[in-house]
Amino acid sequence: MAVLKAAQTGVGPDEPGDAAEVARLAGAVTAAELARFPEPLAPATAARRAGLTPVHPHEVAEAAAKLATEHDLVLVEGAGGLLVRFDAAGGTLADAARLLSAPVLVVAPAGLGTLNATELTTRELRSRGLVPAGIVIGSWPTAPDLAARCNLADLPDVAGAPLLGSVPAGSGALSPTAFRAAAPHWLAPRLDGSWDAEAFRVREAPEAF
Ligand SMILES: C[C@@H]1NC(=O)N[C@@H]1CCCCCC(=O)O
Repeated sequence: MAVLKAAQTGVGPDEPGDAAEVARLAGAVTAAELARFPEPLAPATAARRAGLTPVHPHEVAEAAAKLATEHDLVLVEGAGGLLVRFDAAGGTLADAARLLSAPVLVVAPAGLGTLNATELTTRELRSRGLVPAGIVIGSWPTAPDLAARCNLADLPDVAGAPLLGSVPAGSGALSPTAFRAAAPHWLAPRLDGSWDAEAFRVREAPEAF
C-alpha cells in the first residue's frame, strides 16, 4: 500500500508530514509527499505566499498512477477538503480524482456541522461524475455529544454513501503497536454490512438517537 500526500502545508522542513505519520503508525506503507509549504493554509495560498511552485492536479494523478504500478492500493490524501485549491488555476483534489477515475473516501468530523459539509462534498463528487466510496469519521470523541451520536444514522442518509468507520480521538498518540492492534476494530465492516457500535464508543442508550 502507498499513501500520497499531494501537498503538505503547515509543517516545517524537518518535521514529519501526514504521509510519514501514516507510515509510522500503520507500517509497511510507502509514504510519498509531492510538495511542502510551511504555512498552515490551503496549498495554493501557501505556495503563492512562499514563492514556491504549486502542485497541479495532473501531477497528483501522475504520481498516484506511478505508485499504483507497484502497490495494490494507493491512498491520496488531500488537504482540508475536496475543493481546497492546489494551484492558482483553481485545481483541486477532485480534478486529480477525475483524472484517475478514482473513488473518493470522505473524512468527516463527528459533530454539529458535519451533515451539511458531508452532503455538499458528496453532491459535488457526483456532479463531477465521481463516486463517494464512503465516509470515515475522524475523529470520534471519547464522549460523543447528541449531534455526533445522531450523525451516525444521518450521515449515510444525507451523503448517500456508507459510513465505513471512525478513528477514535487521540489515536495518533498511540504507539505503532497499539495503533495496529486497534485499527481493524475502527474500520472493519461486518459481513452483513453493519458496524460494531463499540467502534464508535457509543455509551448512551439507543433511545438517545
Ligand atoms: C493546514 C493543514 N495542512 C494540510 O495538509 N491540510 C490542512 C490545510 C487546510 C486548508 C483549508 C482551507 C479552507 O477550506 O479554508
